[in-house]
Amino acid sequence: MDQKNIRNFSIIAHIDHGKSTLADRILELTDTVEKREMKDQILDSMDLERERGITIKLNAVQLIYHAKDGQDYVFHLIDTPGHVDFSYEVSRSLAACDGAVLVVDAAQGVQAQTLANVYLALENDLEILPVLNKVDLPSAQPDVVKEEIENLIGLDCSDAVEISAKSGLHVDQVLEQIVHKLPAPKGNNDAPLQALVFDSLYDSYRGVIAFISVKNGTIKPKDKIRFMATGAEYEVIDVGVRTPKEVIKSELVTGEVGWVSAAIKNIEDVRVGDTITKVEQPCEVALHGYREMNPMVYCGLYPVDNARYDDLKEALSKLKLNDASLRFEPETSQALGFGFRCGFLGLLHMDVVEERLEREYNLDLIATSPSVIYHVYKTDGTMLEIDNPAALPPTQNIDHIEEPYVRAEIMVPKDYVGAMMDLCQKKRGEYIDLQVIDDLRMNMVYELPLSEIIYDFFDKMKSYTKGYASLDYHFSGYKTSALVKMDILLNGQIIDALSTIVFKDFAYNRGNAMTIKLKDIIPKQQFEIPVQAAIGGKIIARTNIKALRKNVLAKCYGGDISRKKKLLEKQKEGKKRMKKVGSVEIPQEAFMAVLSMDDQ
Ligand SMILES: Nc1nc2c(ncn2[C@@H]2O[C@H](COP(=O)(O)OP(=O)(O)OP(=O)(O)O)[C@@H](O)[C@H]2O)c(=O)[nH]1
Repeated sequence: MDQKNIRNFSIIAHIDHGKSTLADRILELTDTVEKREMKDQILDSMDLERERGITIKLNAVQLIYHAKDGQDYVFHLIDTPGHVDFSYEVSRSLAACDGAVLVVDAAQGVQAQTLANVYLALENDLEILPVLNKVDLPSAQPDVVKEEIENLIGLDCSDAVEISAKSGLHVDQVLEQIVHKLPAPKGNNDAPLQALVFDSLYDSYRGVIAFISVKNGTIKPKDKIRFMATGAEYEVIDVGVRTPKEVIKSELVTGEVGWVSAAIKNIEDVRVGDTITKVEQPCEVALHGYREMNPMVYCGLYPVDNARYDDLKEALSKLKLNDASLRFEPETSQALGFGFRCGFLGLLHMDVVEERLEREYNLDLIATSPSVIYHVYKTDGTMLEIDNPAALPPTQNIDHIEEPYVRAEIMVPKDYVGAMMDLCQKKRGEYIDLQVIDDLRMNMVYELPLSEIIYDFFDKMKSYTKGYASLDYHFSGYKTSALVKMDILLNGQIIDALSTIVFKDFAYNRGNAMTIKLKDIIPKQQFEIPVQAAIGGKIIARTNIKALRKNVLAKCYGGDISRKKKLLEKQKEGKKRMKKVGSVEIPQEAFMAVLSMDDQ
């Protein structure tokens, strides 16, 4: 295949604007997937993605397009996630491309993530092809949205195709534009191998599979390769592409996007963002990796069954291969035993990782309430970075605490500006700016504490604006805040995994709300359990969980032992995601109670 007939591109869009649906249509039109195999959102291969209807992982497929000029073109299509938590995955897939198809919902117009993704594409020097989707909707206003794209992004929309990814209308024109408007890869096939590792996964039979974009040179079986950052060397066993089925090829040439397997058993040898070259004829410099993303949210993950600590450790290492932004290190909790402190890009990311660990690795986990990283300045002049409230030094040793702030840009219809300002104020936001986008919409700029954003800001924003607002945010710096640690006591005992760091003025309300919530969540047990919230040893809220004597065996009058066993097993089943702390059984929801509380 001639290099000038290759096109490597991504589809970028705000969440729900129709990327995955457009990808489905493109796969259909290029006969990549036979009709009988076609199911909706075929690139969303994880069960989790299908169930939630969102794209989490990027996915790369090769397809052949017979263009109207009579030639065949090889497309490598890389699907990307749209949620703000996964922008890291987006920037990785973009580094493997030369162009991007920008999908904008013709009824909703440009949204916060549309802009964020366009900036990422521009950072990677990609050619951008705007496309207007959902023109079948009665509320679609393609002309208005085109003008918006021209004004806000500066992209020429005179040729922008108006499509319905759902019905397939005009999708063929998008394919033609990909051929004529997006560039072919630039590399040199005769140069030394330079391949970017943009993703990887662990296969229990074949070891680590690396997904690569070949920027220069070629790679084939028996080649001796070196991972430039880690120095690890291997002999290639197989190379190939996904269509989306795995297809083995004799070699991958410059411009191709595919996978390489080399019996790599050591997970640490492969890093996403690294460059692969050949041992015998190495390239001089590594390719640009990507911006390292730092986790913003931390929580503890503990196996319900302590004996499965090593399994959890192995599962995290394997998952990290496929999720480069995940961080973890061992930690212990008095209440929960041995586990790991894990870092995530956001709450959705945290949720997804936890669920993947449970499903793909068959683990039962307890996750503690999420926390941001605080900078704690001690009276002795030193500074500690604390991502676990339980690790906060005693109050008398603390001079002051700083917390991370983000600069949030919220695009919102004019009618909801007042409501959003109200929400930002409640969440300790500082007003920065209010810009007019057009006759209907405004862009609000606020600085907000990250800890307030990660909790329920997203959901609240949706309900305050009937779903019409969109949000993008970036870390902006650390600021001093009046923060205190709030402990929770069950049965008179501090449960370290339930401690949180809260804004002082909110402490009484949160303490109250938290104890009431815990009272509802923790099942009644054989004895009365006092639930208390305390700050620095002072109790600020208290309630009781009444005792209950529930004997599941009461109904079986002696005799039938198998029935007794069944009942006991059933009861055990129900307890799966509970952890016995001292004499109290605490269910998983208790650790997340802090997320779903109303302060008012
Ligand atoms: N009416 C109409 N609905 C569409 C069209 N394209 C997509 N949709 C619907 O819009 C919703 C979102 O589409 P997706 O393709 O999942 O959106 P996405 O951008 O891939 O979303 P993420 O993968 O979560 O980032 C789905 O319910 C689609 O059926 C269209 O052309 N017309």
